[in-house]
Amino acid sequence: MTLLSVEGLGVRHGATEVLHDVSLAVDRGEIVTIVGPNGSGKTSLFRAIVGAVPAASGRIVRAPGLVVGYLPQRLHVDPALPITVERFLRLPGGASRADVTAALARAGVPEIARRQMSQLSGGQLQRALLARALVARPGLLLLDEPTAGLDQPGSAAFYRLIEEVRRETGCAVLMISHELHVVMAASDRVICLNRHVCCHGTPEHVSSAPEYRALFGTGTGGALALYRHDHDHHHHHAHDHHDHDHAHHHHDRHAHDHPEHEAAD
Ligand SMILES: Nc1ncnc2c1ncn2[C@@H]1O[C@H](COP(=O)(O)OP(=O)(O)OP(=O)(O)O)[C@@H](O)[C@H]1O
Repeated sequence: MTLLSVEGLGVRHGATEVLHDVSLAVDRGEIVTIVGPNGSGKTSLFRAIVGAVPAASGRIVRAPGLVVGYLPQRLHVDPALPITVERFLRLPGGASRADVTAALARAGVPEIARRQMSQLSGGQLQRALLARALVARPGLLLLDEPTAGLDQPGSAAFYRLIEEVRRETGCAVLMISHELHVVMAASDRVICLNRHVCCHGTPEHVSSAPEYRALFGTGTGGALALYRHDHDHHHHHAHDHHDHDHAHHHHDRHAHDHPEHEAAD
């Protein structure tokens, strides 16, 4: 069942068209990752989805009653303004203390409720922002570079948490990331965006797609080489086991609804 459908979306900032004819859909419970170079329109896409910028063309259709939780890329909290995590989480919609407590627990940081926002570590802040996006019990979470500023183990832990949240709440996740190699394990599908959808499919498909490599070839060459090394390593030493897992994984999570090797343009 489709929660969100973006159809032929165009977005303009002044005279510049930053998104052109973008189409994508997110189904219930899916984790979909958007990758793309700086300035490729990823944040603009999210802002259009939440209604913060208008669609110049095309349309965005949400399932009736869908609640969207949004973790923005940047947060403007005045460090001079004292505010506890709990108050910060209760502010937007006047959430109850119980809802805030539950959201912090779900985000893995029940202990920070009374802490000052300005005193959180990078990882705690991202979890506080995740908790804030979870307070309204969203059916779809939009996460704009949720691990910006975290080191690689911190990022990996955050993505495991996202999977856990998906498992426990059943919410779908649409997230933006620069770290395809890190999110691969946590993503059902990947969409590579550069003003338009360059390619999309399973993480494995996108990471080896020529369109993706043309954009990221040198930038993440080392990380991708590392991934491929792991991949080859499995094949070499545990061929049967790996193949079995791989096929099973695909069957369960992708095969029914999502063609694996679509590539547009
Ligand atoms: N409010 C705005 N007014 C004018 N131009 C904007 C505005 N917001 C974004 N842009 C421009 O639109 C283009 C896309 O920006 P956007 O933030 O969507 O890209 P992004 O893929 O999220 O980038 P990054 O990876 O650097 O965060 C950029 O060229 C940016 O300068």
